[in-house]
Amino acid sequence: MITTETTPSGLLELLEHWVTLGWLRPLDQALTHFLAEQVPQTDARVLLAAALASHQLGHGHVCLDLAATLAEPDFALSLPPEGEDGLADAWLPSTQLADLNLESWLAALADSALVAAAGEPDRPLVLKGERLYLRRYWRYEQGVARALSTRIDDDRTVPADLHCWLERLFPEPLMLDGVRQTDWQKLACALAVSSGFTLITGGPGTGKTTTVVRLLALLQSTAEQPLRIRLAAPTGKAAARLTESIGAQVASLPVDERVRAHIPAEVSTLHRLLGSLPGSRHFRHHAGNPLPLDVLVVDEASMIDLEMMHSLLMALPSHARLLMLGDKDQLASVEAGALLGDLCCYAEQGLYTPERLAWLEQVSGERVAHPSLVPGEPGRHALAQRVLMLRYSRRFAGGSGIGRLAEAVNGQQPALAREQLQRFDEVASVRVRGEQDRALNRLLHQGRGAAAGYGDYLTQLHGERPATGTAFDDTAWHQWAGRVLTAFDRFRLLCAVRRGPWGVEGLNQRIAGLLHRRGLLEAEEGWYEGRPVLVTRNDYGLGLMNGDIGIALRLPEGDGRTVLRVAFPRNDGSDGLRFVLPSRLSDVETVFAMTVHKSQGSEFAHTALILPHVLNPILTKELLYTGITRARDWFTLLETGQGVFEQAIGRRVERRSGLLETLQQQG
Ligand SMILES: Nc1ncnc2c1ncn2[C@@H]1O[C@H](COP(=O)(O)OP(=O)(O)OP(=O)(O)O)[C@@H](O)[C@H]1O
Repeated sequence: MITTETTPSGLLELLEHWVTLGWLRPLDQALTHFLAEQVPQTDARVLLAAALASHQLGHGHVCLDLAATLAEPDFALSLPPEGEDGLADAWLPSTQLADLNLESWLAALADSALVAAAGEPDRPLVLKGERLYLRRYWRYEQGVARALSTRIDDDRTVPADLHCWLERLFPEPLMLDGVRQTDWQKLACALAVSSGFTLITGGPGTGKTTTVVRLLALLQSTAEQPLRIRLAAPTGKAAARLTESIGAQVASLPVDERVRAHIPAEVSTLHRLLGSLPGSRHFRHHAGNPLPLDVLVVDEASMIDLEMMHSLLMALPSHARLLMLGDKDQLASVEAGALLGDLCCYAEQGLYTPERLAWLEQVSGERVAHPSLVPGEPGRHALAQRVLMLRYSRRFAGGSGIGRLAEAVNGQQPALAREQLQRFDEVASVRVRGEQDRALNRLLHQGRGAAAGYGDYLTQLHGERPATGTAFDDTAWHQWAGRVLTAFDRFRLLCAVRRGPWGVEGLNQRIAGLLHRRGLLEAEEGWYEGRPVLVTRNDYGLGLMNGDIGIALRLPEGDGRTVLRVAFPRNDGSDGLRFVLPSRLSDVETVFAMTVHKSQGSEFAHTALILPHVLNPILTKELLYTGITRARDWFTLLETGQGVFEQAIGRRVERRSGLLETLQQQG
């Protein structure tokens, strides 16, 4: 047990044990060793806090909340999922930290030469109130708060005829059952015109893209010179999806051809926009070499972590407008930070000041009304004046089961969610009994009803292959490969976890085996035709990004032989493909099943989500919501254990960060 008497070497021994148990990362241990060497005889409680603060980053927390750690010590490490036996009680943080109290822990930290109080000169750790940071993350949080706070204050002059523009761009009043509804899109557009920084949040199909395209048309039409507009998203997949929907929207804009031509159709990844430098965490664009643009739109902002946001804000010229779009209820980024969630924490309540409300109503002709709205105060709620939540989904309009299910899960209503699963045809729950369950195998192969399974893309692959003898440069091969890739996106199995019988790894093996046994795949291991693969690390040489998905296909060589090549969409808005030899791909994995985390930014006609048989810390309502909203037309819940779905709905992701507090202090 850690006490005031514990020596640094005693603490390091404990860490060693935690690493052996797999509860702490070797990375966290190494950092603590380094600090112990820097300042010998450091209080063991300081070293403990450093190890835990480093470990929190792996859980997405920007800092260690000392009070929260003492309240629930076992959350501070990566303990095995509930239900797994053999936890060594004596080593549990709840036992080891039992003698610590907050005051003495804080005092030890405040006394340490390793720890700076906020604002003090460089030391490896920073203590702010009850939060301990590794300096780098402290710097990111401060930098982001400072940059945002300047942008939040950036009022823009609106065109004198803004009202007319809004009327023209949003001509149809939003009616539901014959009753006129508040058009939040129109309001979002007005809000965004009046500010250098705007955040538009909303669930699937609430019209985020449509709003932004119309806003860009307005900005471009009323600008003295054509604006340099850039569009970006965190992943290649998300960028490709936005490219597709922007293209369709721009074509239907009621504006001059000249204006339309100045709205970009291409969406790049944030890494590409900032100019990644291979082998480095730095970018070509930064404060000293800002991005050459006037307006930046960033979609799928829930996936942006603190470090990326910092890089982005540093590289953004001060005159540029920043527009961020995303769904605040989705899972946060894999890396530390929960930016969108933090910045949108009052989006439901609005917190608009009376002046803001009056202006919005006057300029838009809309009545800003919703039961969840709460009035805000000038000065105190500056951020809220830049945030707008779209509240009506056109995708899930009226009676859509997917929309209703997602709503019940998001609202943490397990009984209602279960009811929706039973009530609507487009959603379903299937009980899975064992790894070779027939219903599961049938679903994976054939889908359910009109909803596709993996048989679909394999039918396309085998049934529509161009005739033998067709030359490789014939467009028929490209078109066929494109259709196979599209068909593959009609169905996807999502998992909550990587390991265990219901994790990505085991399921990928079993699905390949199943499809092989059914004669649809030529092999179940190694490289085989039809193998879908996910890129797990950016490869700038090949132009492939982490998250890109390709399929191995047998294609002709010049001499009449065939060779396997992996077809990847170009993800640049063109229908183009690139073909890569498997031997050139080092960081890829089979992707019949993928984690919900990896699926963010993607959408599949039929999405199935398989839950593990026991509750796991990763299972939260955010994970379920993100999984469900990946489905466009059908959703199937695969349940391997009883009650896990309901329990997961009851749990939320909580991410520790001081961003809002810092922002408020700077505001
Ligand atoms: N004001 C509008 N009038 C008519 N149709 C609209 C309007 N706004 C959005 N739509 C339609 O609703 C659908 C969803 O809109 P959009 O793609 O803009 O939403 P989104 O929030 O960006 O969706 P996603 O969650 O997929 O990113 C599209 O088919 C779009 O054409």
